[in-house]
Amino acid sequence: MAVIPVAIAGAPYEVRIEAGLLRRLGSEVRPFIRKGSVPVVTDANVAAQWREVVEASLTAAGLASAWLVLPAGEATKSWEHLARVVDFLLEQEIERKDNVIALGGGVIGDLTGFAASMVKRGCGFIQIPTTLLAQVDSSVGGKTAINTALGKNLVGAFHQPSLVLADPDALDTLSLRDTRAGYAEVVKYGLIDDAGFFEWCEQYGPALLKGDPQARETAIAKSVAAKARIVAADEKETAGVRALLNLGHTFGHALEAETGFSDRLLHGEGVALGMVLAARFSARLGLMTGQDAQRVAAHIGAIGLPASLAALGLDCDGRRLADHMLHDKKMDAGTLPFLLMRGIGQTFLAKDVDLSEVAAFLDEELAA
Ligand SMILES: NC(=O)c1ccc[n+]([C@@H]2O[C@H](COP(=O)([O-])OP(=O)(O)OC[C@H]3O[C@@H](n4cnc5c(N)ncnc54)[C@H](O)[C@@H]3O)[C@@H](O)[C@H]2O)c1
Ligand SMILES: O=C(O)C(=O)C[C@@H](O)[C@H](O)[C@H](O)COP(=O)(O)O
Ligand SMILES: [Zn+2]
Repeated sequence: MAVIPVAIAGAPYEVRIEAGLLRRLGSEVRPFIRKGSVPVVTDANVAAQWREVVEASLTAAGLASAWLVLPAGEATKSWEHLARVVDFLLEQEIERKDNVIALGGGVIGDLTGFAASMVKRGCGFIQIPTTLLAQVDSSVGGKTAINTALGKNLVGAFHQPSLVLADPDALDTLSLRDTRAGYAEVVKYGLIDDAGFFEWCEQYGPALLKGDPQARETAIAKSVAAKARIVAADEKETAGVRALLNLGHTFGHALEAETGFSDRLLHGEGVALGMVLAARFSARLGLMTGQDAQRVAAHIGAIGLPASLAALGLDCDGRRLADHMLHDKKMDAGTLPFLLMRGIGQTFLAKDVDLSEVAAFLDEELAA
């Protein structure tokens, strides 16, 4: 088993990665559960594939479980479902030192973690990520949130989990589309500060998508180690380090908002296209070579992720997309710091980007 420590000051925890972990998770979580029963929040797709296995494993470890099964999809990160999770935890009489299990992708993890941050002013939660995206990114680092009509993740909290258990075998039942979407966040770590890992992605990304066990485990462990290092250095995104994890997200979140947080564009797909746009915008500004920007687009496209804004067929202009960005949480005194690249593996936070230039760039990309 790979064990990666997340050294957050005052709230350290482990990410444990091993094939088959879901089948024996009862013994892993047992020391974290103080009662004879544990609440579990999941979604309908995950329940259909994995509830029986998880429930049996908990039972074998002497734990009963109470389940809240929510609808699948991004729309579940909402006020309505947040209230449902909060009420469920209160009905279960969860105490501050208890843990609720979040079993699912980033939607279930973000929502359950946010509910845990507010119930009784904070109780514990265990992340059991079942998508590639959640295993490489969302289950680690304690960003929890819901979306609102105005934008992505606009209401949330930093609240660290007590434990993260990632079973690569859980990905056997994940759709190719969701696997690709999660892969975008893997590529992100290469583009941020690890050109060697981007090369690894170019070589082994296709095998990872086909379910190659070695490629999966390498991608998960490398990604978690990168994320653990970054969030331990800057837990609350105040030092300009954690913001690097937002590469592609300013464009991506604007596109998610424009497409109504629906399955028209998944989060990972928005991030993939957002990273292509960040590369192309960096090249336009003369920061990155056109060849490097093309290399980013070529890899994203080869994987089957969206690499062209025009191909999305949006009915809007660049100004409208730039307006969505005004809700970005990085906004600072009216300006929007932007993640740009000087090359592959050389991402930096630019503080002097003019949003009207972004809008003009997006008009060109929409028409390309
Ligand atoms: N907190 C963070 O740091 C962070 C990081 C990245 C993304 N996110 C958030 O994560 C969300 C996206 O996460 P996601 O891509 O995991 O989406 P998701 O949770 O919606 O899961 C994707 C789909 O896969 C299904 N699914 C999950 N596990 C499955 C399995 N093992 N087998 C079959 N189907 C399965 C789900 O039901 C859903 O339909 C977004 O809301 C994004 O904002 C948060
Ligand atoms: O953990 C982080 O920090 C990230 O930025 C990871 C992102 O992949 C993730 O999508 C995150 O939820 C975005 O955060 P936001 O603050 O831009 O909403
Ligand atoms: Zn993301």
